[in-house]
Amino acid sequence: MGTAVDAVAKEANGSVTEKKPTVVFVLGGPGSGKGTQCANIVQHFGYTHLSAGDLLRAEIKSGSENGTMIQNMIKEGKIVPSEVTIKLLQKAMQESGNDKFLIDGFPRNEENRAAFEAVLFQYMLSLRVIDVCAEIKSFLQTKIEPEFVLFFDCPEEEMEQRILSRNQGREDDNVETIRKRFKVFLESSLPVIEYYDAKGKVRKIDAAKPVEEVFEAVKTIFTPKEKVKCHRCAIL
Ligand SMILES: Nc1ncnc2c1ncn2[C@@H]1O[C@H](COP(=O)(O)OP(=O)(O)O)[C@@H](O)[C@H]1O
Ligand SMILES: Nc1ccn([C@@H]2O[C@H](COP(=O)(O)OP(=O)(O)O)[C@@H](O)[C@H]2O)c(=O)n1
Ligand SMILES: [Mg+2]
Repeated sequence: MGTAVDAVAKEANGSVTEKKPTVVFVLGGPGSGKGTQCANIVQHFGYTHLSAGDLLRAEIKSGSENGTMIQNMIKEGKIVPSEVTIKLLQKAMQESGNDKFLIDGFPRNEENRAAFEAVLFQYMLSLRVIDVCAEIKSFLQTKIEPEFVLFFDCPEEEMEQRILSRNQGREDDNVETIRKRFKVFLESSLPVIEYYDAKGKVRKIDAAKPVEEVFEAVKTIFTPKEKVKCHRCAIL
């Protein structure tokens, strides 16, 4: 996402009729504090918080046909196929009525990332945020990206301690599954963070500090920067 998308859409005789949705991915290892900080961000900055893990757990509880498969994947610390998770995210985005989203715990691998960018584009089309010809569509398809990626960086020992005292009755919060989740994070999720880092999109936060201190750092990132104008700009 970015101004390029708007510019190209306008140039291509398209129309920009509504505000584009703002998407911030919230990533970090299991137990790094994603959910905790998202709750704070919602209160201060008006985003809708969508946790992929929470949506998957709700899907199990709802008795859906995918429930058993999702439950088994979560127990093993594995990543659920993108189409399942994305459908849940998409539905939640549409039902929210908001246009600012914190997407927590997603994308967790390359497949998640690529699939979501394609869906976000479809979503924008469905809102008629952009309306363009087929060639421009395929060009834009590659350009849909989050506003930025919030990355909670935390040592494994600290994350493990936090998960073991989380007390939410989660089937995956045990030492055996935690180890598997750490491995999946290093092998599959970190490369996604590196992908966005190479595009200058990652805002890394030291998440090993107390909750309040972490949130101070988060606030700095979400607070719009005041533009300092030089004398010439101020006149223009
Ligand atoms: N900065 C922090 N310092 C200490 N404990 C924390 C901190 N942030 C979160 N926690 C606690 O650690 C556990 C995991 O946090 P959570 O927000 O669920 O992380 P994640 O969503 O990344 O797995 C929770 O019990 C939470 O209360
Ligand atoms: N994009 C995602 C997010 C979570 N999940 C599954 O849900 C589990 C819990 O995710 P979570 O985000 O709630 O976990 P935390 O990082 O908050 O501890 C993961 O270990 C995966 O099994 C997934 O398959 N795909
Ligand atoms: Mg969480």
